Amino acid sequence: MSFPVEINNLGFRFPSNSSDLLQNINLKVKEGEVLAIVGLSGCGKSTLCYCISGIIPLIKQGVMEGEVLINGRSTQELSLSQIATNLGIVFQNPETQLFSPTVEDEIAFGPENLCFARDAIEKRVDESLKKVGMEQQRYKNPHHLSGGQKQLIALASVLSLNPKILIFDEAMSKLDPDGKKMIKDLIIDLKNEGRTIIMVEHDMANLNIADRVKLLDGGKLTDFTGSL
Ligand SMILES: Nc1ncnc2c1ncn2[C@@H]1O[C@H](COP(=O)(O)OP(=O)(O)OP(=O)(O)O)[C@@H](O)[C@H]1O
Repeated sequence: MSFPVEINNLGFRFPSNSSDLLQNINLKVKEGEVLAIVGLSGCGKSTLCYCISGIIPLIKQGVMEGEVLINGRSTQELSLSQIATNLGIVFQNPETQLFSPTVEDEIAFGPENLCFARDAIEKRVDESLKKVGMEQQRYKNPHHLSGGQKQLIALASVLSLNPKILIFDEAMSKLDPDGKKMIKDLIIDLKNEGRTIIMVEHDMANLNIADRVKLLDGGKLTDFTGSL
């Protein structure tokens, strides 16, 4: 049986570091599962997200051991655009993924890059903006929006590619309580559509939507027992 996400004996070390940040990590995430990852600041949660999404080793350098399989295929044999049609990641800091002059252009960028037809792009932009409640911001410059709105636009730009796997790296951190509730409801909707969600969270109040919670500590991934 192939899993949407499967990690086998993953280890990782940044070139400038002498010790491994991630050590012998094994994980299988099922279709339609919401898996949360918790851990203290700096323990390597974002780095693990980079490994799952192929950013490591395709963009960020380091010594990687083991393998990450997306729908049964190793990230090392896929291109980033092949990964992007299956897996979307919303980064902790939305600034790093916003670069277009308008919100509309930002959300259209992914489908445009994959050469979708104009009307299909338009439909994806409409639907994605609606899902995150940002229709009013369509013609604004994303860089002029609040931190929470930027997170929502970054999420909409990921949703526009309709990925079956989504990674949320503390993607609710800049949102107000209403925004957090909207994203939690959206994650539940995405799960009910059969999508696989991996969410890195520091806010314990957001863990109630997870089917399973894992703790990253000392480079290892273990079952979370309720305290950090
Ligand atoms: N390019 C890099 N080169 C060397 N060390 C790095 C690099 N990027 C991150 N690190 C270090 O790796 C460690 C893990 O970083 P990472 O961002 O993955 O942790 P995190 O658990 O997501 O932290 P937080 O909860 O604060 O976001 C940190 O000590 C960080 O300083």
